[in-house]
Amino acid sequence: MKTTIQVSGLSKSYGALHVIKNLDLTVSKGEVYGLLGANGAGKSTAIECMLGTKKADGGSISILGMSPQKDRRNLFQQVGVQFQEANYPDKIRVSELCEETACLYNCPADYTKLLKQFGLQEKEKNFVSELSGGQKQRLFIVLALIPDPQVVFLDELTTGLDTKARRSVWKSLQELKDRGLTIFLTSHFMDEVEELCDRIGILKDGAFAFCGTTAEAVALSPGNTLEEAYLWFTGEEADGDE
Ligand SMILES: Nc1ncnc2c1ncn2[C@@H]1O[C@H](COP(=O)(O)OP(=O)(O)OP(=O)(O)O)[C@@H](O)[C@H]1O
Repeated sequence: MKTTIQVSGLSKSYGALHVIKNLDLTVSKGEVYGLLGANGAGKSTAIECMLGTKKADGGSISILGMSPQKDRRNLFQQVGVQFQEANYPDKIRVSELCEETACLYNCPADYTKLLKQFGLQEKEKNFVSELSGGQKQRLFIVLALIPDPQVVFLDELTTGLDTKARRSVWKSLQELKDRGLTIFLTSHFMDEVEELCDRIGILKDGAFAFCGTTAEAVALSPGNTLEEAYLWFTGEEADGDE
């Protein structure tokens, strides 16, 4: 199967803190890959290094056969990104922000369709500042899909979304996956991971404690559910204080 994302020997430290240590991963076209790990495990750092928005200390990264550093302009015509905290001006309307985003791409998707797909069609004329947390989160997914990308990075995909909205986001992503979209996501919700991800990597102390399918994670752990397996691989299962 065609490789969409190839990461070899990725390392990143903040001073003395070694957040990512010699990480290797491969994601094939049309695959949904989930990068998992506790708060502070280094998921966002890994994504930012992969996208070239943070400088890695070592390793090589190829997305769609291009380097995020050297082929930035070409590559980002075909890559969508939803960050955990997005910085957009508040006094801008939803439609204006979508329009501005669409202007950056050669062949953007129809954002009115995307707003409808993500249940935001009635908010098109509202200021972004008037959206609820969950509505903003859905808008950020829409913005990530406006490039009509071949691969999309979704950091904490459905954090803050209600149950119905989460399920609707899952359905939309399944449809995009069926059309060949490659999805790289992070999530703290194991039901979501089980529903969406073909393969996962669980980060612990800067390296993978597990790589494989969710079924393999459960089979290799003493638990019966993905949540139990995740806690076992991250060594968090004994912590009862959260
Ligand atoms: N700019 C920075 N300077 C110093 N330390 C940083 C910086 N950015 C992140 N860190 C530290 O690196 C570690 C990994 O952070 P990161 O945001 O990548 O984790 P994460 O897995 O995405 O966490 P979460 O699930 O909470 O979003 C944390 O200990 C964090 O405090």
